Amino acid sequence: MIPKHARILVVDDEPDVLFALKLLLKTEVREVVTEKNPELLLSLLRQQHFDAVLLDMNYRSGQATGNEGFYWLGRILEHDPTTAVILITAYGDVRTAVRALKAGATDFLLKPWHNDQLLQTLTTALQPKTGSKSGSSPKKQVGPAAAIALLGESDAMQEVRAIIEKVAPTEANVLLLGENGTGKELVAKSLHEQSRRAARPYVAADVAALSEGLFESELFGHTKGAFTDAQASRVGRFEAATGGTLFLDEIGNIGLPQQAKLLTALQNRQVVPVGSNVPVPVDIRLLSATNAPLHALVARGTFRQDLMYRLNTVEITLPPLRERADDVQLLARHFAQVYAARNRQPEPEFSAAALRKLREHTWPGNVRELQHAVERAVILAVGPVLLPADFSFRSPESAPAFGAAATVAEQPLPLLEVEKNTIRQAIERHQGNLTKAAKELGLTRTALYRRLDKHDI
Ligand SMILES: Nc1ncnc2c1ncn2[C@@H]1O[C@H](COP(=O)(O)OP(=O)(O)OP(=O)(O)O)[C@@H](O)[C@H]1O
Repeated sequence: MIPKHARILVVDDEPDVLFALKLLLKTEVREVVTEKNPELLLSLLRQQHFDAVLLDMNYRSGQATGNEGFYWLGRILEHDPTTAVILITAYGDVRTAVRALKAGATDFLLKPWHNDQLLQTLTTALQPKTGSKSGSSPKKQVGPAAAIALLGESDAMQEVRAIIEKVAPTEANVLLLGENGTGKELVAKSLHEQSRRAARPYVAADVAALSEGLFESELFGHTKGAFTDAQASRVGRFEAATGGTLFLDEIGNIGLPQQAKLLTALQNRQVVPVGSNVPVPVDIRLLSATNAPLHALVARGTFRQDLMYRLNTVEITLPPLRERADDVQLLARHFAQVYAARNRQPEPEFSAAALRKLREHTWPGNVRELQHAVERAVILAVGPVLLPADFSFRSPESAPAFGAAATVAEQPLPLLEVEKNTIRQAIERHQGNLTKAAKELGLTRTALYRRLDKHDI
């Protein structure tokens, strides 16, 4: 049975699909939220924790590449790698489904689905994970603001944690600086969790993604009829965060007009929704982040100094991963454990050479890049030990030293051909139904997925 307390988000552009899934699931779980616009997915995830997301792969009629689905899958897992994402894809599109599993989806459903099968898939996806060491299994978020632990034993990370501990209980605005993927958003969540506002909302907004027009209505809200598409009034992020924390990400990318509006709101501690002339008082603690060199932007005149002083009562700079190589091993093992548990695989070991390779890489994408590299390795690895060949990086200094083993594996041995044909025929016999094909072949679904990947079926 699906856990009764579960919260499910369904994203699909077909209203009929949304209606049918809502009808089916609303008696099974605590909450079902449906959304037809995938652009709103991240803001929904930031406002509320969802245990699982049912995600359609294609959003534009006539398009069946699934690329949009992959994009959104990546964004969901970036936001919280422990979210169970079940992709909904066109019947028979096995290739896309396998690619989706490799990209981190928990499972997939083929349209049209059988309700029993859908409920079973959700039940499995939401089962507590097993196979990881006790006490350190990946934590599901327990509320909208629950954060994944900020790991790292390097001096730099210990210092960051010490500042967080000191600053979190205060009302100070905090500006988080650092390259992409260094953990700024994770720090923002930790600050909120350790603050006196922890029981109140944590609301995040990626302000760089907001066009100039949207900026005001998104942050300050709007009244019904304020502009053509405003069919109902809407509360802005400031108001939604009342009593809690507002996290503004990519703050360095907003233009001067938006900066002026933000500064006015912060100075007056009130916002005026678009289309209204009645100010709404707001009580928020402001956290913001950027990977831009904000001080240099101020010096250049593209970022207002007075706004920066409002934002950076305390500044925390997250060091790039290449400057804390000591943390690489610890993080790699952590992610291996998380992804092994998610894929219901035993936790792999790392060979000494693989660890050396990870340590020597320069990690331009920082912890996020490491996380994805380990996830890929865990899914695609053939044995219980991760080898250097399981990690391939684009940068020349860490080009994979595959050597002979890979060459042998790539040769189409007759035995491999037999296996490939057998699998292909089983799938054809069952018209793309992998569960049935796996059963006939005497394999688990996961074992079948691995073989599909191995043979590029
Ligand atoms: N110290 C850490 N311990 C555990 N996980 C981490 C750590 N730092 C980052 N991560 C993970 O790496 C991923 C990227 O982190 P996060 O989104 O916080 O980075 P960011 O600096 O906000 O990135 P961006 O600037 O691109 O928005 C997340 O999945 C996060 O959970």
